[in-house]
Amino acid sequence: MLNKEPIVQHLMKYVWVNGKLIPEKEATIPILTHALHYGTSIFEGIRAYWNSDNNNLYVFRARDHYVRFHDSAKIMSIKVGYSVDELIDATVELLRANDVHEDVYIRPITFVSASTVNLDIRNLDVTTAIITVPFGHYLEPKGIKAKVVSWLRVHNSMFPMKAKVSGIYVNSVIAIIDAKVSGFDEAILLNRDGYVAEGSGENIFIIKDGILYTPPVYDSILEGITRDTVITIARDLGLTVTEKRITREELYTADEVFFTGTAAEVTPVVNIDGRVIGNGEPGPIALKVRSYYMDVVHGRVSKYKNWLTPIY
Ligand SMILES: CCC[C@H](NCc1c(COP(=O)(O)O)cnc(C)c1O)C(=O)O
Repeated sequence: MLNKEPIVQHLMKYVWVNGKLIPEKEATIPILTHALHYGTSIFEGIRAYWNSDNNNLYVFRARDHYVRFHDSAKIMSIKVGYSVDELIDATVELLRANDVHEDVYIRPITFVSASTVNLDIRNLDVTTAIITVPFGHYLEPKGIKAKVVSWLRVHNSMFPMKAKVSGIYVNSVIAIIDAKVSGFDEAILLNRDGYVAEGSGENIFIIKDGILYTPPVYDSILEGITRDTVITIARDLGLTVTEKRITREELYTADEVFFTGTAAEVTPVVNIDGRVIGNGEPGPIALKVRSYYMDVVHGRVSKYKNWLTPIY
């Protein structure tokens, strides 16, 4: 179901908190929770897709997400308290307990739960939780308009961009506001060197003369798992994919542009800063990559079954 705005329709019956399934109404936090005040939490965005052909639910690349989750925690000196395998098992247990038979978004988070103003978080109490919400499209799959905003992507010399830290999303929040107040659907952020970094919540690809280009991981971007998936499956489709620095004007003259992300999946961008991209419709390569991606995440491509964790 397409949400006009990407809203959380409702949480589900249970939330997993520090090893226990608790009713979602009881999953509350004290007003002095450190992470609420300072953004000191690390999180993941994972999707599970319902496959109505064989009546099963598949979590996509759970292991890769939880490895990145642990990397984020290590960078931030936060202790998750649960191994990758324990978190995968917890996710399966939670999805079964919530009796999920639809596409859902899974939000694991480890946050500094201590009630203190102290900024040195190394020995403070943390809480690990996993939340599931029904989730449709995050962006319009028929194509969106994006604005190159005036706020730059934080540089990896200023902030650990490889880590998915809650606090960094203020950069994304002010960027998307800048785009939306100007009538666009999403923001594209340049890095401090003036090269294209990514969207507010997505990585970005351009296509020129049949070749896919995407910014290198050292250009102040989150190293996206969907970005990695698309690079892999695009090559299956016989496409050449090159990681290279992209300039703002290369966005305008591209034949096609698309975003990738767990929430965004593969979303064509058909207009940037008022410049029509290609013919103003989703490009043929973007549509082909999106279609193949949706087959892969729904478990319809046996070659990539290892990326899927079945729930039932
Ligand atoms: C609001 C944040 C949503 C979150 N964004 C994911 C995300 C990505 C894509 O990473 P991946 O392909 O691993 O998902 C890239 N870049 C940023 C800044 C992101 O927040 C998501 O779940 O898609």
